[in-house]
Amino acid sequence: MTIYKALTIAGSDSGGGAGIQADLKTFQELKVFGMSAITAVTAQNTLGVQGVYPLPAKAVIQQIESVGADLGVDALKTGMLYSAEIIEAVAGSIQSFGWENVVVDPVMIAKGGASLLQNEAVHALIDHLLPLTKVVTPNIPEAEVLTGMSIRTLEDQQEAAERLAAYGAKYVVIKGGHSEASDEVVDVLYDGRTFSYYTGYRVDTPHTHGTGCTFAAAITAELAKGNSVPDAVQTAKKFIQAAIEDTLGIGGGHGPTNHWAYGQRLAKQQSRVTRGERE
Ligand SMILES: Nc1ncnc2c1ncn2[C@@H]1O[C@H](COP(=O)(O)OP(=O)(O)OP(=O)(O)O)[C@@H](O)[C@H]1O
Ligand SMILES: Cc1ncc(CO)c(N)n1
Repeated sequence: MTIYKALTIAGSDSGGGAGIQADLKTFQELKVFGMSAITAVTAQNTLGVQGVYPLPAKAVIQQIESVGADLGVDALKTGMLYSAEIIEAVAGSIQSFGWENVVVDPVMIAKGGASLLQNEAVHALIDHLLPLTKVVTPNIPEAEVLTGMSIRTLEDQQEAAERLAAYGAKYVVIKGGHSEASDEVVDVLYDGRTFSYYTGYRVDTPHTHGTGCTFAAAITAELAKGNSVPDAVQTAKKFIQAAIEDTLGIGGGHGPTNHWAYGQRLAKQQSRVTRGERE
């Protein structure tokens, strides 16, 4: 049996719904061996971020090198990178290992408003990381910061995707979670030539903590298994839709999504097929 391996380079969320914790849970659910390089430790729960403690860039590089030199990496994702120094260090490591399955979730601000990326680090992300990126997955406010344009319509999402592709990202997904549309959520994928649309119905829930991390981690896991970017985005969309719909309802604020939901649905479908075959 081939073991596919994915690395997340991101911040720790003590509450378990976002960051490294969401990524590893998602990798595990999608049958990929998960590894991590932690960039910062946050004290965080469903109510907000109570503390942010970045690690020295040297510690981040060392974790990446330990993993890369021994276990190997089929795909990686970045999440909270916090500073220009960490971004440059991560970009240097990606280049020296020659990794190509690179998913960049340009995390900037937590749901409660706490900053997870210093303002002056945005340029480092554009200059150093986007040229090495296979898939970048901004939400609408992040895409606005990266492109300098305001995004209100689907056409704006498309234009922002074109601008981000011009920075060097091979594929761009502009996620629609923050759009004003009330009945559906449309994620736009741009491959440098054409657009594809991934549409789900909008779940009316406060429990969306870590949706972006989970979605990008699912794309990464699918790329690690050798799937194409459009197929990986399709699976990620199903994974996050199930995780939001089958809510856990825990915590007093914006609760985490349900990382078990997608696997539970697949298992149910499977057992229906098996029962059908027996009958
Ligand atoms: N209420 C919702 N109902 C259905 N799908 C949603 C909802 N909110 C977000 N999504 C989906 O979840 C994924 C993440 O989108 P979103 O725009 O919320 O990311 P994000 O803001 O980066 O998340 P976070 O910062 O909480 O990690 C996308 O695929 C999006 O379509
Ligand atoms: C550590 C961490 N990464 C990313 C996010 C964005 O959801 C968060 N809230 N916390």
